[in-house]
Amino acid sequence: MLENINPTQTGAWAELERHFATMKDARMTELFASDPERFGKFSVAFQDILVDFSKNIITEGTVEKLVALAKECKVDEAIKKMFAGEAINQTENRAVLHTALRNRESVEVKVDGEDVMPKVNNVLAKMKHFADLVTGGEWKGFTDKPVTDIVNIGIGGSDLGPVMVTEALRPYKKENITTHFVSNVDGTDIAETLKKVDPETTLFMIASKTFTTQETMTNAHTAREWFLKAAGDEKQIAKHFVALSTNEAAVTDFGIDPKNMFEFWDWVGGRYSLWSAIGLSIACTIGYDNFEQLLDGAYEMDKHFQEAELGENLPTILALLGVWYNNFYGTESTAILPYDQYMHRFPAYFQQGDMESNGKYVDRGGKAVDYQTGPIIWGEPGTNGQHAFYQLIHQGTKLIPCDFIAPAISQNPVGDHHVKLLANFFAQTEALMKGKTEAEVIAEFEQQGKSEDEYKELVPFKVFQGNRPTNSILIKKLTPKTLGSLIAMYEHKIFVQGVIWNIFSFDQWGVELGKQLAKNILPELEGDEEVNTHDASTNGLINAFKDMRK
Ligand SMILES: O=P(O)(O)OC[C@H]1O[C@@H](O)[C@H](O)[C@@H](O)[C@@H]1O
Repeated sequence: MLENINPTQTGAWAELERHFATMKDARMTELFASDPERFGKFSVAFQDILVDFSKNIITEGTVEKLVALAKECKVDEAIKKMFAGEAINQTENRAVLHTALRNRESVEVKVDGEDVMPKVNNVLAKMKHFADLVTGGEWKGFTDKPVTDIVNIGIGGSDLGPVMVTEALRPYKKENITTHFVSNVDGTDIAETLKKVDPETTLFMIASKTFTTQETMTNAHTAREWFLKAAGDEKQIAKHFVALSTNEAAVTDFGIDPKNMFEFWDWVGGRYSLWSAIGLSIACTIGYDNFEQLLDGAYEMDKHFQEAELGENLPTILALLGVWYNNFYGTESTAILPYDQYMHRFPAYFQQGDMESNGKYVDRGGKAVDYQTGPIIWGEPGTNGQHAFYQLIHQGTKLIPCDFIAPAISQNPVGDHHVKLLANFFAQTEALMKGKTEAEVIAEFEQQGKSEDEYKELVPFKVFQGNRPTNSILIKKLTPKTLGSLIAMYEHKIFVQGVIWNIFSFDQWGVELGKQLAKNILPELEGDEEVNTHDASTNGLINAFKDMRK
């Protein structure tokens, strides 16, 4: 059980409020000018990852007070409880053990008195065997041809993780395998995918923790019909369909042989499941050895998270900086900006990871909170974002803390692309911090030989206030291992924030209402009768929809 501690009632919070009053007009440029050691003090190197958080509106005192808040909110105890398999997902009475899936030294982890590691390792061994057959061209379809295409059918956590990782690690892709992802219940998604593949050489992975999700089951049935039209025999399903799930009964009902089921357990949250059997599409795309490297990288970060002092602890530091802006500066969103094309789905992945985990207004005591919880997460790869939405980050009225992520070594060292990319990466965080003063704008005009009359009206538009906070996360190279560490770092950041905000980060009741109402509406969309069971807007829209289809 995690304790019910209102963070705003702690001594550290009151301290932070007082401290904020002294910090709200602080300028980062002055903080840098007054402390030549600032970069060293506010950056942490972890293996091939360097996290520089010196471009934040903080002093050493800020960090001390934030760490005191983490301590008062019992973050250290919460970390121990999570790793030990306590049922910290209290509203579902479940342990939270995605960390056991990458517990590479197989240290015992007990759930209800049973060590889960033997079954974790059994599934990993089964995944390895299967992935080796697929990538080795030995898994054959109903006409005895090797599999060339995988279609992963899943949504949310059963889609975003594998999509993000297979995209991020595309340079490690096996040449003989092409992987596709179908998630949306919009028929276009599956229809367009099926146009690209051949039933004789396609393997479908039905990825669903519950095996009841409407979108996934609808797409899975469509895939099954499409396949049977070509194969003509239900016995062939075994060669072309596997299930990644916790629900054996539903898998069997669907017609998938349980021996083609890769199991995981209710203590793996959907948005934390890429390390489990849900990662089979990853293992079959980049090879099992690379999948194992991904687990290794996450494991290294797990150890750091458990062992490093809170003030030196990367996930905790990032979490505390987020709390500082969210709860004291009143920021509403955080941008994740990878300067790596392969990481283009990384922001979307953590949009689910963070917003589904910490988008809660009820605290651990069941009461509505009177402070802000999870931020809005968004982002796009640099430099595309620079030419789209950075205007607002630089000169808008909203303060948006940003995480900039870039590899030092490119997977595609073509010409001078990478140094140009990285020049932008460094320039943006510098510009966001320094801004441009009125005097600098005027000096620039004068250098161009412009007279005061020519420039004076333009000056205010060209001033940048600066003082906009960023974290820079520089990684040596985007490898399976560094990616694993990076993902685990963000996962644990979300965890620490949830502990401090006194909410339950591992349930997602907020997605249920829409599902229930859609179930009620579905039968009403059949037939011609006018619908009048809802509010006027919903009735009006449903009836207009029916009219349009007449
Ligand atoms: O894997 P399943 O059971 O099909 O669930 C998919 C997704 O379903 C959504 O409803 C949940 O909000 C996500 O957390 C989950 O990942």
